[in-house]
Amino acid sequence: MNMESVKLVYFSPTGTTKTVARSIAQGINPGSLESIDITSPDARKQPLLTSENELLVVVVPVYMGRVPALLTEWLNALQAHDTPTVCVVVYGNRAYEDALLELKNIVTKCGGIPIACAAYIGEHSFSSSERPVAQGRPDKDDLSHAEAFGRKIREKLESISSVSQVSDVHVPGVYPYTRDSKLWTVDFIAVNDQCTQCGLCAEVCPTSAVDSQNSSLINQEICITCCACIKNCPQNARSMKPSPVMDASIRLNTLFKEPKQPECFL
Ligand SMILES: Cc1cc2nc3c(=O)[nH]c(=O)nc-3n(C[C@H](O)[C@H](O)[C@H](O)COP(=O)(O)O)c2cc1C
Repeated sequence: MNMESVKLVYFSPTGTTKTVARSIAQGINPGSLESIDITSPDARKQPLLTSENELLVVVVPVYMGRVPALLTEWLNALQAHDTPTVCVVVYGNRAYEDALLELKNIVTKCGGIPIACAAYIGEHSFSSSERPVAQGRPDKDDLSHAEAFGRKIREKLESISSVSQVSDVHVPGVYPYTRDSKLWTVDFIAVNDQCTQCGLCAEVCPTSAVDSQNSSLINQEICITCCACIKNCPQNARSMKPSPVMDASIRLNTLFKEPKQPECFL
């Protein structure tokens, strides 16, 4: 199959998923690339339609061993009529559990044909200089791996004449999924007096949980604890306060020091 047009979809509050997504696209090296960043709430208002003449690449972070619940409505509305599809998850060096299987199941239900899947490692959303978790990931080796994965996807497509020739790509995970994708409702962000109310935290929040006029006001019902507001603050005015999220970051920092490696399934 001659695949010159790629639609690259990613959700990436703290940027690691986007970095992996771009390296995969670089490896595929298509004639035309459309990036669809679904991190902002506005970007998730439009449904996506794709056709069998293009390649769809969907890259999402792992939340609680699952696809982030926030995305399932948008992903389930995909209309991917026989579109060859690449499913990729990025996780914070703990585990991706059922997330890759879940993503693959969603795109299949929406008409996509999974042709390749992969799991990469990104610095954990809860990582900080005091409690690093997978700090600096994806690193140079991860990104070379992602580019090589992109090249393998191109080779696989070139080796077939139609998507009907693609056999099932087996990925780890179990269905029914082990974990509940519901996130906690938790007060975990401290804002100090370095804050200048520049509003960037509200701008980068993928759920509009941060008040644009008063950055200390956070709607905990819709906050997904992604830490985009903490990591993007130009004044470093935001941090984690003692909370279940801080406890999780302590556990992650202690238990998951051994670097995991990328995996691909073709
Ligand atoms: C609410 C939440 C749950 C997470 N759950 C997991 C998990 O189950 N396993 C894991 O290894 N990492 C987990 N992570 C870490 C992210 O998957 C990881 O840091 C990813 O690289 C973040 O992507 P981003 O930089 O594009 O935002 C979680 C992060 C958040 C915010």
